[in-house]
Amino acid sequence: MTDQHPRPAHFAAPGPLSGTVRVPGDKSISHRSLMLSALAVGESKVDGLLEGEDVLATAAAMRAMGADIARGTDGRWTIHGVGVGSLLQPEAALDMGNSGTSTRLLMGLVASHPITATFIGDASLSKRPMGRVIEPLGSMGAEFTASPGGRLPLMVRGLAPAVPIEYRLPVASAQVKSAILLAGLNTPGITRVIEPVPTRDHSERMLRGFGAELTVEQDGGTRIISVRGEAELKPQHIVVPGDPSSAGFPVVAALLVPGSSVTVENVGLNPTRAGLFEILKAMGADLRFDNERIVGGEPVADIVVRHSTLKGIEVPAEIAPSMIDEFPILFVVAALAEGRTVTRGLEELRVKESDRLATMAEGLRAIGARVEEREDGLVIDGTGGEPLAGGATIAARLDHRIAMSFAVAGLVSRDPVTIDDMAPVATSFPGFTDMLVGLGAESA
Ligand SMILES: O=C(O)C1=C[C@@H](OP(=O)(O)O)[C@@H](O)[C@H](O)C1
Ligand SMILES: C=C(OP(=O)(O)O)C(=O)O
Repeated sequence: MTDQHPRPAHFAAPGPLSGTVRVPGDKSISHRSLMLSALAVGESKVDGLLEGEDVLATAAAMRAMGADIARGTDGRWTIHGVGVGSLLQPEAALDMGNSGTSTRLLMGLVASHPITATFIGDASLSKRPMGRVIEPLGSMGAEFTASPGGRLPLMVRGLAPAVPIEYRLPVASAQVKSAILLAGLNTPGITRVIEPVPTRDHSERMLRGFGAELTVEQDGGTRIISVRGEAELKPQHIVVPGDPSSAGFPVVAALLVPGSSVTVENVGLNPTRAGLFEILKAMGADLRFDNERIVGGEPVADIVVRHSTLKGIEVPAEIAPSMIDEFPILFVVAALAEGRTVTRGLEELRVKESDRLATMAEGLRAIGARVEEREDGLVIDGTGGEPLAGGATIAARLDHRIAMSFAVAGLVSRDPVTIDDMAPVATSFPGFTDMLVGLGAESA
């Protein structure tokens, strides 16, 4: 999984894109399905699981801690859980690959179990900050030995019983929130997270679905989430909707390539995730939601999108958490829109799989876009629909979303845009290239 051979590629659109596609299952929900099923007593079933490397890293880790996880020939996953409090000591280091979500959420699980686990990852993950979870989990009683700067490789020695805490999130992070809530599952009493800025709420929805006692109080914009520990989780049947973060790529490709008309079916549209589509509409996108329904407790729809003339926009900082992974592809939209797009409040993008502000600014400039990089966002002056120059090789820096964003940029560039390595795309979107080619793009 880690450190494969680089796979360079370039993409082009000889004509309009058209057709109906589905994207793989939601990555956040897939991770949580495996983790919570592994903590339930009995057999859970999961349909539509994302079979990407990040989620497979979570599956391997849960197996190493005692869960029995298997994939049926029909694509349905079955999980026999061990029960909250009964995770086993893993025998070897847990390889988290490229996945921040796996690492931070599993650190939470280990923190309140009487086990010790070592976490390792690839070059990208090994640069990402873990202090944000070490601090609260440490105050619950877990002990950590981390590499300098609170990074991987690191070892967690859990404490059982752990000490319940009330913790106000200093950064808007669903991963930190979830790590604490998961640690709270095996902690006597009430563990409470105060969230001044709402972030994706899949953990809350799913913990409730699995039978945990969890409440959410709203105090103005602030959310107070409380979970009662020593929980007993009941096995579930989960249907994972398509990932809105993955859907962003074909949606934007259709908006930018003249004459295109594309439908992306079965996309999860939880309001804490759907910010990109709101911003695209505000920029003038011809985009509609068809067949709106609820699947597995999450709102889902088919997105129907046509090529559109787009206008630059000031993206309000408050919307950032609901589209935090979509900024790389939004920056590509901005580079083709008419006028100026301003983004702010995006410091968190600097600690993702790569520094997404620096990597996008550098790559977009290399293919002819006008970009100013600020500490907390990018300012982009678009071409007004004219193709970008292209003709450069982009360093994807082990970041799947950078690789996919420049694949889409290549569709609207005069000269080829080469992505130095498409291999990381397998972390979140296996089948990405086939999907684009199926819509009429070319890839070599
Ligand atoms: O909880 C999750 O599943 C995720 C939370 C976000 O990270 P942060 O919590 O670091 O913002 C997001 O970027 C990541 O892709 C998935
Ligand atoms: C930031 C992401 O994931 P993670 O933090 O799980 O590596 C992402 O998928 O864009």
